[in-house]
Amino acid sequence: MKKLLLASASPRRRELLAQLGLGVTNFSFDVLATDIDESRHQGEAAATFVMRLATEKAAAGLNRWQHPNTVALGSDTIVVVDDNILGKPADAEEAIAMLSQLSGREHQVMTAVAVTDGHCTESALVATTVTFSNMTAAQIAAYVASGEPMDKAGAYGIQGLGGSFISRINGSYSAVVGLPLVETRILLQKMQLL
Ligand SMILES: Cc1cn([C@H]2C[C@H](O)[C@@H](COP(=O)(O)OP(=O)(O)OP(=O)(O)O)O2)c(=O)[nH]c1=O
Repeated sequence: MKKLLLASASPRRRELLAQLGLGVTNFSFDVLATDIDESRHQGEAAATFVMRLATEKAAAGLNRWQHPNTVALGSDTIVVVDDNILGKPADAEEAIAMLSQLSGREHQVMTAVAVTDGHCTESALVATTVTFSNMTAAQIAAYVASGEPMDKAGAYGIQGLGGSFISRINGSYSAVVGLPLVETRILLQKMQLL
């Protein structure tokens, strides 16, 4: 029987994957964090970059896992604003700078998901437009002090305190949180896991 390996350290991705009901439908999944180089190649477009990272996470997970009949899933989320790509902030100062850039305007969240069994690799990219309301400097400082921004692309979590600053989204909520559920379901169906 095939096994699914979630190549991710993200608790959000684990919860989202559980929403596909894998346990209920015969297939449970295991989780293994990967540690790939997440730096961007010179001149690499945002969409290419996020797809490459998702694919590399899936491949690295499969490589480390070394169990037969496994399909590994990797995912990556970035925030794109103007021509900048925002990943996870390195420190509070960078989180403040990111939120100041996002305040009062639209940006894109790109999430890629990739699955591989070592022979066949399938992937999908989802772009969602997110609109932030205006945040005052005091609101940004208080939000950063909450700690929530630190492990999240663009320094916010739509599913947490950050959600109260988001006036609109156009696209996939689950993709913003870290794993697009519809696209993931389709990929798992292609790999005969669902
Ligand atoms: C925009 C946004 C991002 N995020 C998260 C999703 C991702 O976990 C994180 C972006 O970092 P990623 O590098 O995509 O993922 P990760 O390091 O958390 O986990 P792994 O590589 O092991 O799979 O930001 C939210 O939780 N909420 C949001 O609203």
